[in-house]
Amino acid sequence: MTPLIEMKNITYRAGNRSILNIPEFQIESGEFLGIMGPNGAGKSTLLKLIAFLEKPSGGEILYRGETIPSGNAPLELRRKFSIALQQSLLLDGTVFYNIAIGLTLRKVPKSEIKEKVTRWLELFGISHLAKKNALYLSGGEAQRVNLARAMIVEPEILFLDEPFSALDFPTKIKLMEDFKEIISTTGTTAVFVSHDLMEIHYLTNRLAIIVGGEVKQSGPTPRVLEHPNSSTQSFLNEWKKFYPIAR
Ligand SMILES: Nc1ncnc2c1ncn2[C@@H]1O[C@H](COP(=O)(O)OP(=O)(O)OP(=O)(O)O)[C@@H](O)[C@H]1O
Repeated sequence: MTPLIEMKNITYRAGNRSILNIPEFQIESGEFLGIMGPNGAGKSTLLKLIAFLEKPSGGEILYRGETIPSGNAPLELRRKFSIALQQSLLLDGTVFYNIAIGLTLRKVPKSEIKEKVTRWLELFGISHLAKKNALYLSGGEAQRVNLARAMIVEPEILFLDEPFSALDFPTKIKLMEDFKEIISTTGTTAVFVSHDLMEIHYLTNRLAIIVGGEVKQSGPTPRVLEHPNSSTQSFLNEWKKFYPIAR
């Protein structure tokens, strides 16, 4: 089957410095891909390239087998993607308004917006917050609104850059449980950058480890964690001290 996204000979440079060098990398429809690696490895840059938010210095990125002109992804294509970051970046307005924004921009009829927002408020367990100003939410509530806002447009790919990392542990696990259920029910393809092996282990079914701008290992998450290769071992060994799941 044609991959959803295919990267070929991708390079990304900042001045003379090589940030990423990825001969080939693919994202398959329906997978939950984790991207992990040390600080500065290039994870966020890779995410931005896959989401067509950043232009590579070289190589090509295909969407469903079609080459997308570098740095010039049409609005129609960008609207198939959603992104949720660590900071929820909510707007000054109600929670309802914030979750509706993607549909409002797409000029979806008001009755349909109301119906969909109501559904997503329920799915994320935040119906009681609908009329509250989004700037006065707790971290966990704000992240639920952020994820509902990303999911309501039914993205073909959901990009996640550390959305759970600022949450305290009980808040994080409750949200991850709900989120995992939502992702598996909707079958959404997701690409998830995280520093946290527990998050990666719980949510993802494929894992790519990036070190020094290169994908050093990728494969089913349990296999990568159980059998790290010589390039990923030292990075994963640090985690193994704390997480028996990776032993
Ligand atoms: N536009 C840019 N100009 C200069 N340097 C850049 C640019 N974009 C990224 N970098 C550098 O590229 C490297 C990779 O950055 P990136 O944010 O992708 O890493 P990361 O793996 O997500 O790191 P972290 O885990 O710390 O968030 C870093 O050293 C960063 O400073």
